[in-house]
Amino acid sequence: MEAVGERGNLSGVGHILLVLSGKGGVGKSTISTELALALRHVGKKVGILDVDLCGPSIPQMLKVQGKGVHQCDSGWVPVFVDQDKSISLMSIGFLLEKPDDAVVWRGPKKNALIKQFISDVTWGDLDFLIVDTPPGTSDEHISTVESLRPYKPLGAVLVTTPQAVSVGDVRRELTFCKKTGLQVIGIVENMSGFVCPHCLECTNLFSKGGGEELARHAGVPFLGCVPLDPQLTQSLEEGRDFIQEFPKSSAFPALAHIAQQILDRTSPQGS
Ligand SMILES: Nc1ncnc2c1ncn2[C@@H]1O[C@H](COP(=O)(O)OP(=O)(O)OP(=O)(O)O)[C@@H](O)[C@H]1O
Repeated sequence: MEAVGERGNLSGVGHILLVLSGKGGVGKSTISTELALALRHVGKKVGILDVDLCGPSIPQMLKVQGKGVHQCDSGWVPVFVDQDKSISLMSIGFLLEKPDDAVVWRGPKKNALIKQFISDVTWGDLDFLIVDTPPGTSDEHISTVESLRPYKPLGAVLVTTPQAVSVGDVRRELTFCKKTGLQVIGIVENMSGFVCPHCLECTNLFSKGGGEELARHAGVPFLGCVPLDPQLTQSLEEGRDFIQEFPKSSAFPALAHIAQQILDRTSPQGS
């Protein structure tokens, strides 16, 4: 990996959103990916910065794994997901020799790469830059926030599942946002019930409503619930555009609603 230097910048980026969760596996990368697709669906240009260095799953979710980033005079060019270049992605997944290579790095090396991602990637004009983070509140989060803050005010989208333990972890994320001055755009409750594709009855496999209750209690916006949806799992595995292909699925209206909430809350009138 070659350092490019302090050339790229974020001056053309409208809003930066960090997607956070206290726990692994609650659907952070899923929400980051689907929000990007849902925002593109309404005409927005979106970049995704995948700083989940040890588990970069977004290249596969968008079917661009194995692609290479290249360099131009002004820095690293992200990978474009579609022909009209409305979604671009930068991930450590593109810098590994083999997609399954493990990143076994100590904190300082990870922090250095995050800083480089932030200073050197030439994003161009974007309405939103979505930053998918690792679970928890680690060095990588502090590094990400400190490196991004000089460019723009930062918003946070917190993802939880309905169970108490995950919701408890989000409480710690809220404290992190407060301490680091991130504006909480809102909480998303993911895996919130399972809608049977045959009879359309919703079964709450886990409990339901924890995310909404936590948002009310903490005085932050609740953006919505995304149900467990087998078509969404399949789309992510196959790198298909769920928003485009499955508008009748149970998760589609939920994701579209959350994207609209984000648009409302980041518009000059909404903020
Ligand atoms: N609402 C949903 N419906 C169906 N499948 C889902 C949903 N949300 C997430 N998944 C599936 O759950 C798995 C974990 O999701 P994801 O990788 O987004 O979690 P994560 O929080 O980013 O994990 P990590 O902490 O490891 O980065 C994925 O296989 C994804 O396809």
